[in-house]
Amino acid sequence: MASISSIQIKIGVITISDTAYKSPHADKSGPHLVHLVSKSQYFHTNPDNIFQVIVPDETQMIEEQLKTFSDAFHCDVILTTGGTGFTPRDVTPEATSRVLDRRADGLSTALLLKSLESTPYAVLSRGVSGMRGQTLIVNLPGSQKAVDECFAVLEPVLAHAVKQLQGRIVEVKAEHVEMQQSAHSRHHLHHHQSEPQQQHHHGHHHRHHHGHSTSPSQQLQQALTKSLVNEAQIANRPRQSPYPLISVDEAVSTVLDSVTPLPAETVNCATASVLGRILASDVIAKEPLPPFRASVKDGYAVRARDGAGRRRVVDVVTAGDESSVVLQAHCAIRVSTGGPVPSGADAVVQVEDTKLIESSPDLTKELVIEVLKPPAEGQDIRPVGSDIALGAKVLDAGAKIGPCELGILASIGCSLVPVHKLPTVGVASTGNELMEPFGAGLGGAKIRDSNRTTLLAMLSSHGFPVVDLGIIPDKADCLVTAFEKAIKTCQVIVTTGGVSMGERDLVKQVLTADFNATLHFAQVRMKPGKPTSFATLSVANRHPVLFFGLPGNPVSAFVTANLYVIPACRRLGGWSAPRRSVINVKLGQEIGLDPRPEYHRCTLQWPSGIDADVLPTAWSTGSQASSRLLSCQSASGLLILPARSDSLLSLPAGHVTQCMLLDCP
Ligand SMILES: Nc1nc2c(c(=O)[nH]1)N[C@H]1C(S)=C(S)[C@@H](COP(=O)(O)OP(=O)(O)OC[C@H]3O[C@@H](n4cnc5c(N)ncnc54)[C@H](O)[C@@H]3O)O[C@H]1N2
Ligand code: MOO
Ligand SMILES: [Mg+2]
Repeated sequence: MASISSIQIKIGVITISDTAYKSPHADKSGPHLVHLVSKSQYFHTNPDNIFQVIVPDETQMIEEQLKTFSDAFHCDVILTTGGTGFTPRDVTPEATSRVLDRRADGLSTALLLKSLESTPYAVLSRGVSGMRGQTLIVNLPGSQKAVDECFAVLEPVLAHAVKQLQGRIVEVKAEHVEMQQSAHSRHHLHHHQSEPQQQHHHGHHHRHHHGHSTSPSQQLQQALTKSLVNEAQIANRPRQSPYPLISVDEAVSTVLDSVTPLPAETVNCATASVLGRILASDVIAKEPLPPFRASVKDGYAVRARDGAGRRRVVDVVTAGDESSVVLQAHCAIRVSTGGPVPSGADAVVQVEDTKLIESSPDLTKELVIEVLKPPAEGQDIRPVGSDIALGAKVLDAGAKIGPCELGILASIGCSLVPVHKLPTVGVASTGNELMEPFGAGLGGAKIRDSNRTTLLAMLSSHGFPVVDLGIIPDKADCLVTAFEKAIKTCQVIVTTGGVSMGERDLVKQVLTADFNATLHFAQVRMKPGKPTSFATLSVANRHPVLFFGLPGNPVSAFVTANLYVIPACRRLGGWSAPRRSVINVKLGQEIGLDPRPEYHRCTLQWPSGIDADVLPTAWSTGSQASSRLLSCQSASGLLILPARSDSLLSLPAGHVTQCMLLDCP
């Protein structure tokens, strides 16, 4: 049977053993598990998505490692090997139980039953299984043989379990059906695969066999980088924000001033990736258009100097044809719009300005026509290069490639163009309270992470490649680890949450203390979005990495992404005027003002008549609480409202004010 799932699984393998921790080469089961995982025919694991470490039989360290793989690395599955027996040091099941949200005892029972087939001592294995967030954790025994047997039981169900955990309902349902249908063949495969000799090795490379080459402390180091931030000393935090409160204009200018366009790359005009890109240099026509003298009308090619009067029709050229006949005096050649004008002719007379004098008896040929009006020289002929001259500049550097620009490039056969590279934008949500949005039900003080979904969609819809950086716990080490990884692939990193005055708001501290980033601002006079933070990180031989720490409130994240992130990404992509468009609108209703200048979500009613002086009318989307994402639903603009003052508490209906447009550039 072929692979039943194309799912990519991210796996953490933890060897739990005092012995292996002291002498990594003694660890056989960990590397063996990595090998089994990487060659699975049931699911795919990119070598970069297999993480392996060794920890000693210490409850605390086991717990920390499980949390790291689950919460910071977002592993789909964590497999542990070792520490499940009866000796006093065997604490794997206890440590695991402490991090699990939900148990999956069926899995451990199945493993036990399988192991019992080989040895009655299997009954002494105490391994547990269950879920932490969206990570499945399974304890396997320590011996390589037991690992083999247990993995054979797990392997066929892992992909399915992961999909259920991720809430991928449609795929899960389809697989239930497929599983029932193919139960027999899978049973066969599983026996086949459980043989210890790996004859079926597919030559996949897998990394993270750290056990052989690196020390255990280095392995732990790779799992989680320690932050320099002293997050425990909460009493030490400032009680007032130490950052100056700047205006939105100043903040936008600061962002744009610190960004220069990315270098150019050549893209193929035949691919969709060219649309919306900004040309990095002028485009010069290497072909003229039209490439031949083309007729503008359906009619007859003639010599103008023959004047009005009768002409013998000597040939015919329709579009796409060529005539080898050179037009002689008092002759005509029938031509079509867009077809070449034969040599010897210097004018085209449209069919409406002629009269048929004589045709062949079967009507298949026109023999003689009469030109009713004397033609002018050059009449209804598009000279070579009259639309686009050879060597002319057709598009300027800085032009955005839209449908017509692409058509212009097509019309001159320009297949490769230099455009500014696009920034890859990584989006992470920070917060211990966050759960994956589309997964299992809520519990405790958890909420679903909506910001990541909104921002990834927004950035993609603006044409930027995005990387989902997942949910990062409010823990300095986790932030450091996640940012280190993100910096490798992203030019822009956007986080939400953790930028205000809370004791777990650590984003700015991590950026400055651990990355030595330049924090340009961390407070803006605006509602929503006051704690918006912007930093740049210098990276050797690369464009600086931009870091936007957006506030966690969903509306604040949406508004500030529109104000700061989109323009910054556009400038990186080569836009010369990257700001969102602002127009005047008329308020449809009275709107109360906030103590801070407000970006008030509104719908716009566009004038339908022909009166050019009428402005669009703006209507509030209702309660503007920063947590109420419904206020952004159907919003096509942000009213830019002044701060409330004693003399100005609200703006009346009919008042003209500025509005930043959200659904156009
Ligand atoms: N003492 C002060 N407290 C707060 C201030 C202040 O000036 N002094 N500012 C307030 C303002 S304004 C905002 S905005 C928020 C911003 O807070 P953070 O950026 O630190 O964000 P969090 O505290 O992590 O979360 C705030 C809020 O948003 C919810 N949230 C967070 N992430 C998500 C997500 N991915 N999806 C959905 N909802 C999310 C979170 O649960 C909180 O309710 O701070 C005020 N406090
Ligand atoms: O600025 Mo916060 O964004 O009001 O809610
Ligand atoms: Mg906060």
